[in-house]
Amino acid sequence: MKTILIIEDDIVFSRTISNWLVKQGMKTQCVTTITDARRAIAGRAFSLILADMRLPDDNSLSLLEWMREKRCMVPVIIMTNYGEVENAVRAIKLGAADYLRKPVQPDILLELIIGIKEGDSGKTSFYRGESAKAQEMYRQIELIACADISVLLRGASGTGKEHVAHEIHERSHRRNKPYVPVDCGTVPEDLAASEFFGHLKGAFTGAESDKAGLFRTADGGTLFLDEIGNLSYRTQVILLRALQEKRYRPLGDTREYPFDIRLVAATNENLEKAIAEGRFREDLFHRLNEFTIRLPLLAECREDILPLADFFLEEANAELGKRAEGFDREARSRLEAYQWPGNIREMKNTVRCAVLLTPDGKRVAAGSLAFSVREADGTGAARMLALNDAQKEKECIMRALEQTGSNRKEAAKLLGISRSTLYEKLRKYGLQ
Ligand SMILES: Nc1ncnc2c1ncn2[C@@H]1O[C@H](COP(=O)(O)OP(=O)(O)OP(=O)(O)O)[C@@H](O)[C@H]1O
Repeated sequence: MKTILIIEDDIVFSRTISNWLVKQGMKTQCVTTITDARRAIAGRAFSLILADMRLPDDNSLSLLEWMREKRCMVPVIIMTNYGEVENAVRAIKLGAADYLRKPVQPDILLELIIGIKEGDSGKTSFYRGESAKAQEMYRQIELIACADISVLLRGASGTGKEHVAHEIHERSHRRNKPYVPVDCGTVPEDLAASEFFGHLKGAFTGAESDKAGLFRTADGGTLFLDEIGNLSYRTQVILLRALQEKRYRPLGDTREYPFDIRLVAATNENLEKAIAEGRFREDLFHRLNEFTIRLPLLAECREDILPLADFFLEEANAELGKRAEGFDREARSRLEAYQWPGNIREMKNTVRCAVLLTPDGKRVAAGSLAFSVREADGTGAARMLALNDAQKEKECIMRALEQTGSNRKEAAKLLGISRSTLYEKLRKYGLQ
């Protein structure tokens, strides 16, 4: 079902259009200002936005600019008055899908809406924080994105380092070139040279064909080295040599090749400590760390908690084919009060699970939120809650298996956990 956001300060006209769209089988939400529109877009997935050109607090051109900045791809149809053609042209240049002259003819509007592909459902894949700490982080991203210096992203697990790495790439002049992420923890030491620099056929036993390494694949673009603290010492040495000499040599090749790569690295480890303990090379650290961006904990971004929960609820609804209608009051205050030690990842998984447990058309209740950690006070009540959470987790897993016809790979994906974690939990709950 298509969900349409109507941004119109003429209440009568807005209701008329809304009622008519509902009769055509669509869902609508009406707002009267650009400020409310931004809030609605950040928290919910819309199929289409129908916006009046002039609103009391701003005009729709600024909304289009904001959407472009957020990479929000929801198609927008602008409604203009007679004599506003120039603005309509600007709107199209800013990415509006089309414009309609007022008074709007319902059949023409319907034709336009039907013409929009379901795939354009327009959900932004990322929420952009509005809290002071998140804003500061985005300001830094903006600052360094085009500077082509190497960036080290530091932050606890689940704070969104991979998201920021991608954002830096997208905002840089390399955006049309490859973005290549690599989890350094998965690069085996004896294959590291071949992984990074590639090899020629026959370079070693088992090299049955030529292979391009990550340096070649990422050439011209961005190489994202995730979990950099997991690189073995030997791998650090070969990487450092290539970075210093600005050239690399594939295994079995006699030639060396220059490369043009922007490096973004991430870690949740204390690298200074690793250096002091001789586990991480200081010279490599400096090469990778021409600029540091620290990602805030979710607990430090209190204003983002509820909008982010709404965002994940809509995402889960869309992906799981569910219709949870927001959170009830107690659920909202529990979401706000919780410390979120697992940060954004934990929030995403908690909300996803709660949506699975919530009957369609109902609000998510506090009881469906299975937080991973309790503010342990050692009392029986705390232990009871922990027990409830285990029951909720079990129920969640059973629902996910039901939903996917017992396909464990799909169920793990739905739950936002790895397959091995799912197997572990199946064993724990005797669900095998
Ligand atoms: N701004 C955001 N909007 C929506 N989802 C987000 C956002 N930031 C992170 N996520 C989601 O949260 C999860 C964790 O993010 P990510 O993998 O980037 O964290 P991380 O800091 O790299 O974690 P780790 O250090 O454990 O690898 C992912 O599922 C990601 O899609």
